[in-house]
Amino acid sequence: MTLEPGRTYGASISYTKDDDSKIGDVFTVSKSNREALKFPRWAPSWDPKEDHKFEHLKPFRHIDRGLFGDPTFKSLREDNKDVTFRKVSPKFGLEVDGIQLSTLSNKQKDDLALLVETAGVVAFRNQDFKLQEFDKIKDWAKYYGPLDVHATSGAPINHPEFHIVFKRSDPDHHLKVFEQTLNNIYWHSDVSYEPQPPGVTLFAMLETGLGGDTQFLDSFEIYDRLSPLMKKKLEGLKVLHSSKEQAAQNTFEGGIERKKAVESIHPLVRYHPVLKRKFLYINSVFSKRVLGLKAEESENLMSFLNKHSASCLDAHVRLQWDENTVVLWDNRRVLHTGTSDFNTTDIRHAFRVTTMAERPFENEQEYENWTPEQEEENIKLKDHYLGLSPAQYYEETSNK
Ligand SMILES: O=C(O)CCC(=O)C(=O)O
Ligand SMILES: [Fe+2]
Repeated sequence: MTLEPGRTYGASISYTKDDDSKIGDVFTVSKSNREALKFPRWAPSWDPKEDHKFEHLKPFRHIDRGLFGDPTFKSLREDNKDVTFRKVSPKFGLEVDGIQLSTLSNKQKDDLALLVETAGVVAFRNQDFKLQEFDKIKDWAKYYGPLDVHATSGAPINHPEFHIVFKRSDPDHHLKVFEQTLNNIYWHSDVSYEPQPPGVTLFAMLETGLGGDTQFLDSFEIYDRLSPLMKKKLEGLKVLHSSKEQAAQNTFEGGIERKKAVESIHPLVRYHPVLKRKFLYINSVFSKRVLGLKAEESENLMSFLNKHSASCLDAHVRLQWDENTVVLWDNRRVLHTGTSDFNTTDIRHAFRVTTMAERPFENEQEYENWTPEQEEENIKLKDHYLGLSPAQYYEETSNK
């Protein structure tokens, strides 16, 4: 990994030394950048008082609201006369208009969870979330699970549960993105290194010019395309997901770290407890190696799977933003990437609220048998497994 001044890691989300302006003790973007914003209260900030203030979530039992959803989505369709549902592709992605997310009842929110899980990603037009109080938006989202506090990204002051994506109106800053790379496509699943990574994820646009579509891949379809023999070979494999590089880039830039870097071991093939289907759970940003393989074996397998995903543009949609669009996706079963094709002088400003879900499971049985106590024990064994040689790993795990 190369550490470079001003290089934003993935999207424009991290602290950079350019952000040398302060409000009191809190770092934020420069006054002129703030004043240029349509929604200055959403400017990204990094509060030194939050440095190492947060812990990664302890194991918790996730009750997915999608389990209570009605597969006809009646409450969303019938209570709103003017609602329109438009498929973006036959199996994946949906656009909805005529529903105001911020006003939904709990019953409707259950249907919404199932809708997002079933479609994978849903764009809701004409939304008013960005005008709501921060606490109201957080309360709305908490219905789906505890909120992630991102270790390093910008957030509104005193509300670290929001993750701000911000591209300033500065051609020089933007051009740095392409100084060292040919493109800025980075297929990932948000914070997959967390022990219980996100499910329902909400991304709301505040301000944008043309471009900057977010692109999504359907990991069910990516898994289903594999041959039966390949599926069989992948069964039981475990992958290390890590935030260490993200943390290192942040430390290099002098940003705050709200919580320590974290590593988790997740199954390569993951089971969706609501949809009861398997999908490929690996991404090119946070997945680091396959346990029990030698370095080149792991690199080649991961490279094959990541290339397979990235080239499946026939299992893919890209959603165009406007300033009142909110997109919800199921961060388990989709990969996504930003698209850095904006005009360099345009501002792009958005926020994400990320709700945490179940510990990734390989199959239904693991899901049914899981307990938080057992998970505490597994977490204690993590470093042990990470330290084993391929031969030792095989010896210890081949009968399990
Ligand atoms: O800006 C986008 O379209 C996506 C950003 C993103 O994936 C992220 O912040 O994790
Ligand atoms: Fe993301």
